[in-house]
Amino acid sequence: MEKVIIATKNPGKAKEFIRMFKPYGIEVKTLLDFPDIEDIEETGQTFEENAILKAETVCKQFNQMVIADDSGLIVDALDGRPGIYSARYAGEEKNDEANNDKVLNELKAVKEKDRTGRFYCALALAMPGKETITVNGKCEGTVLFERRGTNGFGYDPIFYVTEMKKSMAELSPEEKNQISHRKKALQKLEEQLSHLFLKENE
Ligand SMILES: O=c1nc[nH]c2c1ncn2[C@H]1C[C@H](O)[C@@H](COP(=O)(O)OP(=O)(O)OP(=O)(O)O)O1
Ligand SMILES: [Mg+2]
Repeated sequence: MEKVIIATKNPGKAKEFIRMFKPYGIEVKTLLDFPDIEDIEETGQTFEENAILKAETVCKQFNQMVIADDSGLIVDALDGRPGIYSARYAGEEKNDEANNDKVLNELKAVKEKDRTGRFYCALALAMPGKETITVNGKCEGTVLFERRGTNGFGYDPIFYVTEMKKSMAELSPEEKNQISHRKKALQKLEEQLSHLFLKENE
């Protein structure tokens, strides 16, 4: 694989993918490099369906290999919400601050032991003339009572990562990329496609 387009307009995701692909010497472009590409309506019922929708739409437009990421926060005490509606949980304008406030408010009366949840990431790889491949990754934790840390994006400040004993927003970009749902999904994709992911200097 020499180059890949990541079908995302989310600058936080874009940064993480660019960093994760560095060791492979694969050229990464995102939709932020192509501002004329129209928003793709996420009409699927699952993360996987939405990832496939985004990857295949952009693959057709560029006739090139495309990865799409559909991800979000699943909170057990909220019956899985915000889930696939994570980006627009507090309204159409996709405001991270308002989304975090809404989750914190809804969990106000919920005790620490019942605040479990996970980040979930579905990746779809669409290739011209080939079957689309999907993989997923999860990162387990709990929802904090208030924001902690300033790194990352989205729900990172309110999500405590059990494995790291820190909030996601307290992790450095390198640390987040070792344990995140996105990294775990990308690892699975790499396992399925090891012939396409050749690390430089190996
Ligand atoms: O690592 C993460 N750390 C914090 N929050 C995260 C993460 N990963 C996903 N999230 C949240 C952000 C957004 O509220 C939603 C993704 O929604 P999602 O539709 O997949 O992405 P998006 O609309 O922001 O950009 P795009 O569709 O162009 O890729 O979940
Ligand atoms: Mg989206």
